[in-house]
Amino acid sequence: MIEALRSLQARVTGAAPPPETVTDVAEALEKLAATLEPFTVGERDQIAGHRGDLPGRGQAMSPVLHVDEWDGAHVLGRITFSRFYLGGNWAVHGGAIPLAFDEVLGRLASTGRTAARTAYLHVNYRKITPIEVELRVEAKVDRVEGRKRFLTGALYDGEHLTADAEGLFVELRPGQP
Ligand SMILES: CCCCC/C=C\C/C=C\C/C=C\C/C=C\CCCC(=O)SCCNC(=O)CCNC(=O)[C@H](O)C(C)(C)COP(=O)(O)OP(=O)(O)OC[C@H]1O[C@@H](n2cnc3c(N)ncnc32)[C@H](O)[C@@H]1OP(=O)(O)O
Repeated sequence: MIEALRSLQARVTGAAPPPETVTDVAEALEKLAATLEPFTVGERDQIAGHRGDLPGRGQAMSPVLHVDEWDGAHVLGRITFSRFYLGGNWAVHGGAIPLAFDEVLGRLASTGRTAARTAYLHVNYRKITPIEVELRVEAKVDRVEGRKRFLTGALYDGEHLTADAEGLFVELRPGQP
């Protein structure tokens, strides 16, 4: 279902169908939304974002991360931004890149440790990040100071660094949302 939704997001973004097709598609989507409505559950029980066994966690908001290496100190993986993430001139939207970094760094920050939340995320855009190209992502825990975890990440198109990030993730206290 989530994979089909991702595919739909990319198709909708890239399409300019005739008006009658737009109407048909809109009606079909409204019907699908109505089909799901009776199955609305609380956050704890929803599927989206909770499938840690799947690349992308079963969540259609951020691009799928394929993990090649992952431990408590570093991550190596691959990300492809579909057309859904297009900003302009075949470059990824500037808001989608922090989304991908927050996903990678945020998950790494909490790997094997008490959960942490993003306090800040600083992103540098070094070169255009292309759409529909498999990119390499690297991330590591740089240092830990008490509840503060400082992480860095980088995104590469081949040998070219397209963006890098530095984030502070603060360990949550018991009961902290
Ligand atoms: C959704 C994730 C939930 C948590 C993770 C759960 C499970 C993890 C496992 C798997 C997760 C799977 C997927 C997750 C994918 C991605 C994760 C993304 C994570 C996020 O996307 S999460 C949403 C965005 N995020 C927020 O919605 C945070 C809003 N915010 C707050 O909730 C508080 O603000 C908080 C908790 C950050 C700190 O608050 P606090 O009261 O606990 O602590 P306090 O303020 O005392 O700061 C302690 C020390 O950090 C320094 N400090 C704080 N903020 C700073 C800043 N901005 N700049 C420089 N230094 C800063 C202070 O200066 C002090 O430093 P010092 O101790 O040296 O004085």
